[in-house]
Amino acid sequence: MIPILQTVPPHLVTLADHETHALGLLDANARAYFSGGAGDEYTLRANQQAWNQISLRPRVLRSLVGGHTRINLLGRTLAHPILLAPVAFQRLAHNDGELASAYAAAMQGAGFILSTQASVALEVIAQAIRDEPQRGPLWFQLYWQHDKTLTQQLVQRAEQAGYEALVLTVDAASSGVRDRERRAGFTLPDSVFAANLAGFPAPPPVILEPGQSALFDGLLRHAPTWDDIGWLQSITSLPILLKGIMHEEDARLAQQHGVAGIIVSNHGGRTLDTVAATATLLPQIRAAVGSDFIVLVDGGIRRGTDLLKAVALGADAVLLGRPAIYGLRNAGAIGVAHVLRLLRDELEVAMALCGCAVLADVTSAVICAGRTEAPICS
Ligand SMILES: Cc1cc2nc3c(=O)[nH]c(=O)nc-3n(C[C@H](O)[C@H](O)[C@H](O)COP(=O)(O)O)c2cc1C
Ligand SMILES: O=C(O)C(=O)c1ccccc1
Repeated sequence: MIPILQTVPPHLVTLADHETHALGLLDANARAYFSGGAGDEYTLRANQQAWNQISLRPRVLRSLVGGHTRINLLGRTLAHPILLAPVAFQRLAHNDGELASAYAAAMQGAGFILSTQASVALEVIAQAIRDEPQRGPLWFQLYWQHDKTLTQQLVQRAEQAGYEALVLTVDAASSGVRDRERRAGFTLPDSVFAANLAGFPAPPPVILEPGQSALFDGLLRHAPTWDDIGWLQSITSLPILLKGIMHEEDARLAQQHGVAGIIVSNHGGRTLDTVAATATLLPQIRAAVGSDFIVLVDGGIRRGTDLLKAVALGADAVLLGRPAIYGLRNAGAIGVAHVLRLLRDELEVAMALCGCAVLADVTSAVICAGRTEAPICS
């Protein structure tokens, strides 16, 4: 089913314009959910600020003819290094929800990562974009379930439906302290639900002994650990990426456990507040794993220059979270496609004006020295 086409208001020419416009359209409930972060939202703000604080050092008079933004990722050639991040419950933003986003990604050659908590079922998404010739990779984001059989069912369904990789999110064993959502009294309307989990049994109630913690002895009892990565690898032939790596030691552990890659992410500032910005964490993590391991990054990417800096700091590609949701609210699939197009076009301009014809030319030489140094926390 092709989603209904809408038009983008002509005054929306940046991702920030999309955000402002969408925030005016979203109801208070959905606005708090999509735009909010954890705690006082320091990390949410820091993600964007950190990209802005990196200065560029362009090179000039280089030949740029034949330049392009193509990359190779997990055996495929992609037109550009942008994937849509897994974002839950997209039908809160637009009735077409993830179907519109996936369709837009396919039209723009962007990768699409469907959340376990999507409001459209994984099979519906895969079927809708399967035959789109330009489409980018389709990956499934996995949230570990309280029962391994259920986790395995999700993995098998994703594999069966044609998803090309699994993205195991490892930074959200517990939900963050989402004060903005709590103030807004956020609830899901009955019409929006986790479609992939329909029919899944609720976790059995936990009877706590005196002195036990509802978090440590309750919820976290079922959280995955490094020991579970081998099991996940044993039940699937899909490549696995770990999303939410923030420390170079964990990056090394991921590599030692034989996963295909990692995503440097702090969940868009939604889980633990005051975590360092991903732009700050990325260089050390890339240095820890060497140049051949897949490292993606997300958080606060709003401009082509942000994307260029991510590549300069060692990312192979980036994930885009909230801006796609704002495009979705503003104009459905067309809005998401517009957001992706704007970012691609800005990346090309940034590359050209830095004297980089291809992404391999985008190295730490294009940014000012000092920004790639280890953060103070190490
Ligand atoms: C409303 C919302 C829902 C999200 N849901 C998920 C999810 O289901 N799974 C996941 O791994 N990450 C989820 N994320 C995190 C994103 O995948 C991504 O890491 C983050 O949004 C990137 O930052 P950005 O929004 O600044 O681009 C969510 C983010 C938002 C804003
Ligand atoms: O909102 C989120 O960021 C998220 O990842 C999530 C986790 C569980 C249920 C729904 C969304």
